Amino acid sequence: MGLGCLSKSAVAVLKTDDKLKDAKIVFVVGGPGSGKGTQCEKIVAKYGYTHLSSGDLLRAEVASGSERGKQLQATMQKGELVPLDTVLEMIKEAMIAKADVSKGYLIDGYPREVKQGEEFEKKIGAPALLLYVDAKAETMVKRLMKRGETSGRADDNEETIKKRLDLYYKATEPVIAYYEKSGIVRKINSELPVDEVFAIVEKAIDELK
Ligand SMILES: Nc1nc2c(ncn2[C@@H]2O[C@H](COP(=O)(O)OP(=O)(O)OP(=O)(O)O)[C@@H](O)[C@H]2O)c(=O)[nH]1
Ligand SMILES: O=c1ccn([C@@H]2O[C@H](COP(=O)(O)OP(=O)(O)O)[C@@H](O)[C@H]2O)c(=O)[nH]1
Ligand SMILES: [Mg+2]
Repeated sequence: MGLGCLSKSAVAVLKTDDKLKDAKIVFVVGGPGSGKGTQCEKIVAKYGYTHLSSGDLLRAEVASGSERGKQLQATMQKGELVPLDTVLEMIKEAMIAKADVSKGYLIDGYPREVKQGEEFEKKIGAPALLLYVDAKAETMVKRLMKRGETSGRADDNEETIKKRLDLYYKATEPVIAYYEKSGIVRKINSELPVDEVFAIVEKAIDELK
């Protein structure tokens, strides 16, 4: 069937979705402060991927001062998860905005729970790789407390860090087991110095080509 029977706007929606159909998608999953953002920055510099941090997108919405941002801020300050559809819509919009120039997408800090992964696949597509950035809880807490001295992030304080960690182990770790089945998980030991961690990351990305 051709597209002739559809309205112009319906065709436009189909075409936008089409743009993401063959996109190379990398999920970057790991606990709070494990080093996801740090490694993503290095991947962008070497491979020119588009970096989309779900947390950064949410913080940008908060900074805009919008009504939606105010609600998000309250949730994030408590270290809880914002509604799944909100994050997915933001990621999708940001992906479409870069569709013509992007060599691939790093989706950092997402999915936070198995359901988010399932919804992403339904609405956007399947990931080719999942980088599992792994550090000990003790290491993550130490890094976040240090980062909190300068980050200005409302959630980099002892109480919220503890909640974020608990939620990570409860809701996000199952995401890794879920994708193990499809063979796309690469575990990265992020206890090492940044450049040594990146050497492992590079191998995983190079395998994708
Ligand atoms: N030693 C060491 N420190 C690191 C490494 N990666 C990150 N750090 C430090 O840990 C802190 C947290 O790193 P981020 O990259 O912001 O962590 P993240 O996983 O993006 O954290 P969220 O934004 O909270 O999700 C930073 O201030 C870094 O200086 C690493 O591989 N080795
Ligand atoms: O898909 C997401 C990503 C982030 N967040 C919220 O944003 C905060 C910060 O997320 P980020 O990935 O920046 O930091 P992390 O918690 O990994 O240190 C989280 O605690 C959540 O409140 C969320 O609800 N859903
Ligand atoms: Mg980050």
